[in-house]
Formats: sequence, structure tokens, C-alpha cells
Amino acid sequence: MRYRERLQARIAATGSRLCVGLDPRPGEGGIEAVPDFLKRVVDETWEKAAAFKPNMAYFEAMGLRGIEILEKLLGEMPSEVPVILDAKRSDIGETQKYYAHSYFAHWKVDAVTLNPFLGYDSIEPFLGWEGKGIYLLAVTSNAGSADFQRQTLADGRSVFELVTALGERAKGLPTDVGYVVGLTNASGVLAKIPDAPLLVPGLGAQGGDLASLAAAARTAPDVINVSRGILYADDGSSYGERAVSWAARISQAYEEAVA
Ligand SMILES: O=C(O)c1cc(=O)[nH]c(=O)n1[C@@H]1O[C@H](COP(=O)(O)O)[C@@H](O)[C@H]1O
Repeated sequence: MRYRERLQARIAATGSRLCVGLDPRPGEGGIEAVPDFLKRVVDETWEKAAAFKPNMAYFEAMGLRGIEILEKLLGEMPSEVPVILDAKRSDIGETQKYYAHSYFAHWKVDAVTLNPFLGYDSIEPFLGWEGKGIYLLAVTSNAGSADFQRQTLADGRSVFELVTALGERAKGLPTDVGYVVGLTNASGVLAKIPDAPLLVPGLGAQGGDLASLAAAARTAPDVINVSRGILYADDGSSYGERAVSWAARISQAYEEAVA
């Protein structure tokens, strides 16, 4: 089964487009409290999760122990839920082969985020993997996405359209190509994004508004990520309750857009 089909099936089975972001920040219990924390989050949220997205930065920040924690977490994920490893890697093709092997063959994640700045040959090592997906950064959720990504070229295209053109070149290859589009910068952008799976961060702590995404009436299996809004909301609710609530808010925005 292709990655896109697996994700589509998961969204259909759960009725949820919520991607639960796993960005652990060691608190009072220190690093040794993190595995139990992550287990609780996964146990409580997986039924409402279209996908999980561990971000490598938070694990790398805990040193070697963080990598061990990530490996164990990846080995124990519920098999029903696709895992998107947020690595945002980019390097020359020869080196990217090793990242691709690490994530797809060794850690067996379903998809990975990549920075496309080094061009097509830098993503090629990720394109021959049956059942896997990559998400290329197209329009990120930060203000700096205006510095390059949303600049206009002499021919009228935006720079992020060069990224989607890269992805279109990979059509027909075993790996599915999707894009990262930040919810905070999505309006005016979505109409220029192809029918490919989107990973949409920026809901919750970053204040993104779902209306423009829902109104775009896209048919691809797009998922919307919430990390701090589930892990660190500090509102007295459980992780499970927050996942249910975010999934419902996302569904409601989509329903209102078609009404
Ligand atoms: O690739 C990403 O996931 C990503 C891209 C982007 O443009 N903006 C963005 O916030 N992210 C990631 O999405 C997550 C957002 O976290 P919260 O703002 O806490 O929900 C973090 O892991 C970010 O690194």
C-alpha cells in the first residue's frame, strides 16, 4: 500500500485529520520521566490520531538518552497510526542515502520531513521506498517564510512553487511526496499547491486559523499538527481529551466550509 493510501485510510477510519506532535520537553521529573510521559500521550491520543509526528530536535536535545527514548518510542507505536519523523534534513545525495536508510530501513517510520533547498538530487535517495512518504518544506509557519518561500520570481511564480515542481517530478515513483504548509501562512498559498498530502503545523500555540485550509476543499489526505496544544496546554484536561477536542475543532472547520 502506498503511503498516501495508508494515510487516507487512517483518516477515514478515525474521522480525524489530527497529527499529534511529539515534542517532549523534560520537566520536573527530568529526562527519565520522558518515556512514561510519551507513553501516556500515545496511549491516550492514538485513537484520535491520523498520524504521530515526533520532532527529532526535542530528542536530540536530550543527548544519547534522547535517541534511545526515540528509538524505543518508534518501536512501540500503535501499528495503525502512520508516523511522520520530523527531521527536516537536507544534504548532498550521497549523504541523504544514509538519512533515508536510517529513517526508513532502521527506524521504519512511514514518512519524514525534508528541506528541499539542495534540489532534486538531494531528495532522490528518499524516492525509491515503497509505502513511504516525504514532506518537503514549502511554506513554513514562521514569519521567515516570507524571506525566501513566499518571494515572487520574475516569471510570476512564488519560490514555494519551485518546491512543488520538484515534488511533481517525483510522480510515479514509489515514495509519495507531500508538502509542509504552515497554517499561519496558508491563505493565498493553498490554491497553488498540488493535490498531494499536506502536513499543516501551526494550529494551537502558533494561532493558525483553520478556515482557509478547510475552505480550500482539498481532496488529499492532509493532516493538521498540534504539539504544545496537546502536550502542554495546562488547562486541567487530559491528553486524550485535548486530542478529542482538537480533532473535533478540525472536523467542525471542514464541515462549516462545505455547509
Ligand atoms: O515540519 C514541521 O512540522 C513544522 C514546520 C513548520 O513550518 N512549522 C512548525 O511549527 N513545524 C513543527 O510543528 C510543530 C509545531 O508545534 P506547536 O506549535 O507546539 O503545535 C513543531 O514540531 C515544529 O517544529
